[in-house]
Amino acid sequence: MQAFSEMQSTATSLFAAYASLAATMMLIRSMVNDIIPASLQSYIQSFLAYLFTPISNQITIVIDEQSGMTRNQVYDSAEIYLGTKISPATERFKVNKSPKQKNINVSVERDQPIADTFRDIQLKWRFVSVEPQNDHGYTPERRFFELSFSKKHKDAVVNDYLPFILERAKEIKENGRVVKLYTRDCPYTDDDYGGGGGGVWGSINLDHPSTFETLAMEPEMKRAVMEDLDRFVRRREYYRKVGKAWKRGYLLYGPPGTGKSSLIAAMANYLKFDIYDLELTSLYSNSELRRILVSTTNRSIIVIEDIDCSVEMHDRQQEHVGHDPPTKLTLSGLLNFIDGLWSSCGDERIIVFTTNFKDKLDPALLRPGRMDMHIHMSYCTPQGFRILASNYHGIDGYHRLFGEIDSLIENSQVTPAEIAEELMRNEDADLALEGVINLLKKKVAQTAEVKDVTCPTTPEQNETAEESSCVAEFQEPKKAKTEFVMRRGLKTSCRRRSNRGGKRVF
Ligand SMILES: Nc1ncnc2c1ncn2[C@@H]1O[C@H](COP(=O)(O)OP(=O)(O)OP(=O)(O)O)[C@@H](O)[C@H]1O
Ligand SMILES: [Mg+2]
Repeated sequence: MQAFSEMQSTATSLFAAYASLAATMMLIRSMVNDIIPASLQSYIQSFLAYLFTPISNQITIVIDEQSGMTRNQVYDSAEIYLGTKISPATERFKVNKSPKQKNINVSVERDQPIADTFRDIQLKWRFVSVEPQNDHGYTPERRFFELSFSKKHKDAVVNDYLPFILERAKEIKENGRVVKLYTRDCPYTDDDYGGGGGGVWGSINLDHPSTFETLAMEPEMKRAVMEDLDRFVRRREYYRKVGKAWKRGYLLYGPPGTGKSSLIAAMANYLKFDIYDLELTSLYSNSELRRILVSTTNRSIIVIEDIDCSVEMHDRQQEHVGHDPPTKLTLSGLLNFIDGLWSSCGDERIIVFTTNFKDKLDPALLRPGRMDMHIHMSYCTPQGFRILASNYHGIDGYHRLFGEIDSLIENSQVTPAEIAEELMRNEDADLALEGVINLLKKKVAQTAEVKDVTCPTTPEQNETAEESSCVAEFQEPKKAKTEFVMRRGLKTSCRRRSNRGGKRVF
């Protein structure tokens, strides 16, 4: 009973103390309001609130959108990362997608709390957006994230959690990312996550459906290319250790329509690397070349198509334009230049040259160590045909016409592009395959005819003879090449060539 009355009197005195404290606070506040200028009042009031607020074990990190004049990378990464943390507990969130974007982006809505756990640390995120206060002139809203957690985890959050978010955001970006095709004559740039941009390059999303699965190519060669790419991206440390620039060069050669450009697109889609389509014919000086090469980004594929024509054409242009002094750009000069660039800047770069005529190339390009892999894209084989039949008509197993097609393919020179075109002519698989048989029969007859006239014994000789006659007739290599392509019956390829002014392929 006595204990109870003691507790009662303690509670009464505590209450009295609290009441007198509150009264003092009120008094101070009213004095503050009376005596102190308005400008200082809010400062003093927030200081008093700070003094009398119970001590919290929570701490909050503020992550602003801007970091000085540039964007804050932690903010951008948090935005991407938190898009994956939206749970059923979230009441509101935002989605957006521009026509050029592949996926829908999900992001957090203002003031919605998002919970996360990292190594048993409980974290709470909040996205805050503050409207500008003054009406004079344009002031953008201030946007930031608040990240709250227990104080004792401060080091773990700053040293481990935030770097983890940067890394995760990078992965998410890579996975959901649309591969871009950069060209110099494209006036605009699409970017899924803002920022980016290619300097002197414009970009469009590379909407090329080609993948290694859909590519008709010898299986061993396909496997070798994929393994080579895998090894290349894995070996950052190795390249650093041996002191070599982290780059890889591929030379793709073979007749028109055999899938060189398709292979480049498949490589880009496989690695999620952007493509820079470098048109040498539009370049007039070394400094221009330097400027555009320096402005390409890492994790990219630089493509120089038809390298045999590009350099010749450039030299001719120089003579005509008569720049002073003439900056003759030779292939070996270009290669040395690129070597210098790789060793001074740039990581994870791939360079691809394509040509229809490997034997016409400057020996500098073929020198050992220059192009790491030479890939011969050749006429269609029965195995290649199976892939095309599966791509275009979903025929994955046996078909009664395959036997006849196989033997015709083995006795003719037909490109995957020609077969693809024939397969697309008819929606009915049987009729399409019959169309392929007719095409192949014509091809076999043509091959026999050419053999009778020129008597070459191998496909390569055959092709060279045919091409030389074009060169003799047309003098100019470009026209001769187009004529050669036409004579091979590759009308689609010609059309593409003329549409792209000779070079653009993707
Ligand atoms: N190996 C292949 N596998 C699958 N499709 C192919 C292959 N080769 C060609 N095609 C089809 O033919 C079209 C043209 O091929 P592509 O542009 O890749 O040939 P290319 O070798 O680059 O020709 P060019 O020397 O004229 O540039 C492709 O879009 C594709 O539809
Ligand atoms: Mg091509």
